[in-house]
Amino acid sequence: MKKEESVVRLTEVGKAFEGDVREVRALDGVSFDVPEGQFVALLGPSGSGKSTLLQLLNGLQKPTSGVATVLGVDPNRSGKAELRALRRQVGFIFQDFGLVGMRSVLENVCTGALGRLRGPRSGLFMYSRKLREQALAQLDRVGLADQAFQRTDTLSGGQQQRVGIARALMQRPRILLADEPVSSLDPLSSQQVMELLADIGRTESLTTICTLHQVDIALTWADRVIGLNTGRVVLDSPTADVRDTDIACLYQGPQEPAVLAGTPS
Ligand SMILES: Nc1ncnc2c1ncn2[C@@H]1O[C@H](COP(=O)(O)OP(=O)(O)OP(=O)(O)O)[C@@H](O)[C@H]1O
Repeated sequence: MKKEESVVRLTEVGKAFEGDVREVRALDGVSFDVPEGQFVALLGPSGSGKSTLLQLLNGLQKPTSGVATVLGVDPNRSGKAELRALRRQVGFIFQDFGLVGMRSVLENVCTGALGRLRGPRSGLFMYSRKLREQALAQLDRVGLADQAFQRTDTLSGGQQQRVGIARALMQRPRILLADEPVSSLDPLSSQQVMELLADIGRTESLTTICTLHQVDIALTWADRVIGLNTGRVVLDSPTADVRDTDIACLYQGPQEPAVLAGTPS
């Protein structure tokens, strides 16, 4: 990627899914650019296309129209090796943490490096000492070095999400995609996790795109808010300029994705 290029660029991106009785446009003419280091909150009602958009940036979904590039690469037109190389640079934070509860915290963090290792690993001591030290440093970064050897399922939800962040950082990503990272957390843990994401983004110039249902949290921590409704961008603004009426408009109006013309309703 050339220095001046956007980290993420979407041009008139559309995504349609075949449903049981009809086809829906999960995304419809979505265009925006995200520069390096920006923290973007993706807001919108349920079914507005937020998760589909994240999956598309991770190469898990292909657009049915338009072009999406990530770090200058179009996942839709990449070969397997190029897609693998791209995915290594894109860390993913899951709503349900995506950790193996019966394994230690440190081992879960080590798995974040699997994309840059050859062959499978099972058990903490299958990872090199250097890698375990890197994982410990990431745990220290998220404030959990003291819990490194605990079973992961003994940690609170907020702590587990911080383990998920440490694991993603082991990839040495350039982008973090977070799908509702605080939806199962209490208010204090939610703020702590978001503060951590914002801090990591700022200090490491990491571009972060985060879907959220909590408007107040988005407005507290994100640099920019992009709002989707029925697969379309209806709000795209620096956080400081977002007005209450913008938020009200975002959550008003039709909440069902558009039915494609010519398909039965
Ligand atoms: N694999 C799929 N097959 C069929 N339809 C899908 C698929 N994935 C998403 N959709 C549909 O696309 C639309 C957008 O879904 P998406 O999950 O992206 O919304 P969302 O904004 O993330 O919702 P939520 O906030 O509830 O997670 C919805 O109507 C959904 O039912």
